[in-house]
Amino acid sequence: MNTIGIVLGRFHRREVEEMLDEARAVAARRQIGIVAEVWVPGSMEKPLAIKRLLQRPDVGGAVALGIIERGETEHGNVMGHAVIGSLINLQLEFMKPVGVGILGPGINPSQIPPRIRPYAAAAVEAVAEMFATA
Ligand SMILES: Nc1c(NC[C@H](O)[C@H](O)[C@H](O)CO)[nH]c(=O)[nH]c1=O
Ligand SMILES: CC(=O)[C@@H](O)COP(=O)(O)O
Repeated sequence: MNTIGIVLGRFHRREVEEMLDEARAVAARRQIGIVAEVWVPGSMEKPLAIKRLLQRPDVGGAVALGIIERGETEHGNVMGHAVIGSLINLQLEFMKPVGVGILGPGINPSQIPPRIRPYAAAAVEAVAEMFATA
């Protein structure tokens, strides 16, 4: 069975718990085992948590779930670029798929609800497809 670890951002805990619910459902449908669910303070901490998971021989891939909201400064945009770039680089470093289910950066509160489940599902589906095409 293919396996994944999921890293979750606590900065938007309630919404990310719903994302996790969707990710669990899609993983079950795609017969992917979830061997770890790791909560971190926010998106800045996701690359390190993902790398720790990818180093594990029992982890075939990973999923990152969270939200980068719109603030008054460019902090979110800078974070989004850095974090997503790091996650892509980790895929290539370990040759293991990483599904990125991070809303934003710069997302407004009204834009979040309709994206919660679709982004979580797409992240797991992407890893499932990358497993299948490996
Ligand atoms: N504003 C958001 C954050 N900020 C927190 C950072 O991710 C990080 O935990 C902090 O800078 C300490 O290192 N995180 C999100 O995931 N989403 C946000 O909108
Ligand atoms: C995405 C964020 O980090 C955000 O909460 C920061 O808000 P601000 O840009 O107003 O400092």
